[in-house]
Amino acid sequence: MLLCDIGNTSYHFLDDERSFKESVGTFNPQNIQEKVYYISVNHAVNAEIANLVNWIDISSLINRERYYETMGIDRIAAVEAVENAIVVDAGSAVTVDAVKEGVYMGGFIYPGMKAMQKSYKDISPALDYSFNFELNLDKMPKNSQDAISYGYLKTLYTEVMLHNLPVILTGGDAKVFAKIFKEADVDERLVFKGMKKILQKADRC
Ligand SMILES: Nc1ncnc2c1ncn2[C@@H]1O[C@H](COP(=O)(O)OP(=O)(O)O)[C@@H](O)[C@H]1O
Ligand SMILES: CC(C)(COP(=O)(O)O)[C@@H](O)C(=O)NCCC(=O)O
Ligand SMILES: [K+]
Repeated sequence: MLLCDIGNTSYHFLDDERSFKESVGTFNPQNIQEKVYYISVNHAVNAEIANLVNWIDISSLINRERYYETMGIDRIAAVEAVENAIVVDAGSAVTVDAVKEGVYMGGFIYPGMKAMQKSYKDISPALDYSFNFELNLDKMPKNSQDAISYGYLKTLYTEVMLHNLPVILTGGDAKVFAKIFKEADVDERLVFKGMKKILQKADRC
């Protein structure tokens, strides 16, 4: 079975056990001939694949009663995969969603690392650094690179840890953020786990 999670930067495919990514900027979905079950938060790509009969949008299979109407389908799929965790999906945006004993508690949206680095750079060339993921979050910074790194990362870290839930990291930047969330599990296929559960519940696989 071919699954695809389409975000604002990547098509993320799972072909049975093989996972691979294509850029939304260059990949042509018409290159896929076989049936592909997908979810997408990418409005431009949605328009492109609307008429491709082999691309099957599974979002209509989800019981959305416990979610809010405009909630990203990628976030819903990740939440469907967990019982008791706080999911940090680090991609174009960083999304954080808390699930306690199977109950969705809510979540928030934070700028992705690439977007945030650009934001700092656009303020001033003096802030043109890549984030230092090795920094000590227990010490107030005394250099410019750590000043922006701490500003971006400590805020997110503190908020996530407040919820006292096991942290699961997913998304393209999961491995980088794992340097900050040292206790986290990294599961780059979490969204696919949720998609499979959605298909099973709807008896579609
Ligand atoms: N211009 C960009 N904007 C956002 N992410 C980018 C960009 N260029 C490269 N990336 C990288 O692409 C990945 C986006 O995360 P991913 O979860 O794959 O995508 P999506 O947000 O589409 O789900 C990250 O590793 C990020 O660092
Ligand atoms: C926040 C997102 C853009 C994250 O998408 P991604 O980083 O995977 O590209 C996506 O979950 C989305 O479009 N959400 C809709 C708004 C909401 O969830 O409230
Ligand atoms: K994301």
